[in-house]
Formats: sequence, C-alpha cells, structure tokens
Amino acid sequence: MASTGAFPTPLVMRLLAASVSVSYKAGNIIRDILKTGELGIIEKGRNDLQTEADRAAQRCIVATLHKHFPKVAIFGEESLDPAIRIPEDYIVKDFDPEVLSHPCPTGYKDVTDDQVVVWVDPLDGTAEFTQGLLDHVTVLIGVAVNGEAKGGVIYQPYYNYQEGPDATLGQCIWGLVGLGAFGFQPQNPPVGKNLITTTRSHSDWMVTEAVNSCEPTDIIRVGGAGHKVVLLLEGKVHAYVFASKGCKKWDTCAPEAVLHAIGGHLTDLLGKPILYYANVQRTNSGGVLATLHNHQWYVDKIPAEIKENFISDVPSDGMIDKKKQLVEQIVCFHCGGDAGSSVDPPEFNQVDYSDASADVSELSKK
Ligand SMILES: Nc1ncnc2c1ncn2[C@@H]1O[C@H](COP(=O)(O)O)[C@@H](OP(=O)(O)O)[C@H]1O
Ligand SMILES: [Mg+2]
Ligand SMILES: [Mg+2]
Ligand SMILES: [Mg+2]
Repeated sequence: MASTGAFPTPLVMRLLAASVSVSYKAGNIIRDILKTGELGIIEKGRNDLQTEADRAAQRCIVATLHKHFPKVAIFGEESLDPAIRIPEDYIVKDFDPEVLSHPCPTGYKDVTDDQVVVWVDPLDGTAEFTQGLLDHVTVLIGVAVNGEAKGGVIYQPYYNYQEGPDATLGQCIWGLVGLGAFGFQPQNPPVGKNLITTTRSHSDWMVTEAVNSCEPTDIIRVGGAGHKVVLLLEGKVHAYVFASKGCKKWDTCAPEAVLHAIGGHLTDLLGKPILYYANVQRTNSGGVLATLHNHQWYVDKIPAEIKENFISDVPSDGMIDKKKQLVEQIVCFHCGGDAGSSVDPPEFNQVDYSDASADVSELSKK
C-alpha cells in the first residue's frame, strides 16, 4: 500500500481508498444479483423495501471495511442475519491507488479510529431498483469525522446503461472536504431556471408544498438521495428539497461530503448541519436541503409552518454535546475495541467473518 515516504498513510485516506475499491465490488454484486432475476424482496415497512442486492452489497462493504479497520464504527442501513456466511471474495483487499496518490489535507493527518464513523447505504434507491429505474441506484459510503460528513463515495452501478449491452457500466465519484471531488465533470446548473429535484416514491403533501415554495421552474422527481446529489454535482438541478423525516444518516453522509467538497451544502430544512456521531439518531428529523449555490435563499423560502414540523440535530442553543446526551443511548460498535460496548444498534449489521479469511491484517496496521 502506498504511504507518504517514512510516514504511514493517514486513516482517512486509507478509509476512502478502501471505500472506493469496495464500492466497485458492491456494484458488481448488485449487477450480478439483478441478472439472476431473483431479487428476494422483503418489505421492511410501509413503502420500504430490501432486496438481496441491498443485503449482499452491505455484507461486502461492511465486512471489507471492518477487516481493514477493526476499531472504526461502521453503520449500515440493513439489519442482517448474522448466521449467513460471507463469501471470501467479498473481502476486497485493494486500496484505490488514485485516492492514495492525493496528499492528505492537514486537518485529517492525526484523525484516529475513535473520531471516525462510517455510514453505509449499500443500495440507495431500492424502490426504483425494483422497478427497473437503474440509473437512480447508487452505493453510498460516507466517512464522518468528529460528527461531520467529510469523505464520501458515490458509486453508480448502472452509469452508462443507456449506451447498450456492450457499454462499460459504472462510475465512482468520491470526495473529501478540503481536497475536492473526483470521478465526474462538475457543471453549473442552467441560468434563468430553478430546477428542483425531490423524491418520486416517498412523497406527501408537505414534500410537494416545500418544493413549490421554492418557486421551481421544473420539478424532477427521481429516486435515491445519492442520485439526486449527483444531479446537483452534474449541474442538472439547482436544489434537492425533501421535507420529510424519511432519509437517514446513511442516505446523506456520503452525498453531503462530496457536495461539500466542491463548495455545495447539504443541511436540514432549517439550514442547520446534519450530525453523524455514532450515537446520533439515525433519522434526519430536520429533512434534507442540498444545493451547489444560494443555499440560504432556499432555506428562507421554506415556510415557517413547514419548518416547525422538523427538528435539527443541532439544538437551538448550539450545544451539540448536550444534544448528544439527549439522543437515545445507543452503544457504539467497536469491534475488538472498546470492551464496554455490549449492545449493537439494531441498524448495525452483525456479520459472520468466519469465511472471510483473506489475510489483510498487515493492511489494517497504521
Ligand atoms: N418515508 C420513508 N420511509 C423509508 N425510507 C425513506 C422514506 N423517505 C425516504 N426514504 C429513504 O431515503 C432514500 C431516498 O429516498 P427517495 O428515493 O424517496 O428520495 C431512500 O433510501 P433507500 O433506497 O436506500 O432505502 C429511501 O428509502
Ligand atoms: Mg432502504
Ligand atoms: Mg438510501
Ligand atoms: Mg439503501
């Protein structure tokens, strides 16, 4: 693995490099499962589906990152059956050389395991995936540092799929706040329009009302938080407005980091930051608002009657630490680390690594 001369490669860069590499594998797994036609759909709740592709991709990503970074807290969307064994080839050994070729921004050089939380959405846009709207699907791996979204990987497994059966599928976008974002062509949205994207499968009157209050010239209803942020990155929309508590931390961590890395913003509807500490509530109770430019204009456009239905992660007195104590106590999962950790949050997938015998112990050393 590359390192910076006599100094070991900093944790954040290694995490991002491993996340980029494993996102390609997760994309392969998703495409292979779709080809079998056996999606194994489970209804987790109302309008909330899980497929075998969600399950398998999460196993691959979490097992890989856990193997390389055993002391980092990793939270995935899906609750998984711990009895299911993970195939050996799900453990990806590579660390993306392109990521490692970049210098680590100064602020991350001393970041330690306990300051990092990884948020994994193995397949964002599941509803659309089951309906064949494949370009709405992304794999999201977000790296939070001290509770803030800083690094992100957005892998699009079906990028290019309109080009026909011989096209090479997939695009990996990644970014780190302070370094930049890579793997796509940044574009500014068209002048003289106000294109707003929002959910296509989780809408209600408040979602629509909030979009309308932002004076859209066009409304683009598509699936996936990751996909909607890609539309922002590519200059296809001006804002992503979602007045709902339906998105979770794994939906927004990676997209927020990539967007922020090129100067954009992803906040709640009140314009307050979304927090990504290990013990923060999973739900984005403040809704989601993302833009590349003019963020405050959109915050100001959301009517007070809508805003009052949403609760920021950051309390009005700005005391984040106090708020942290108020959230439901969830003991963070530090594999092989903190001996006091006895309870896994329900969202954390409990995986069986016994078949995953790839020897990556050298790589996890600092
Ligand atoms: N009401 C709701 N219930 C459950 N999940 C919701 C939801 N609203 C949004 N989400 C989740 O937020 C993500 C983006 O939603 P949307 O595509 O509607 O914009 C999706 O992630 P997943 O597809 O990873 O589950 C979706 O499931
Ligand atoms: Mg889901
Ligand atoms: Mg999602
Ligand atoms: Mg998902």
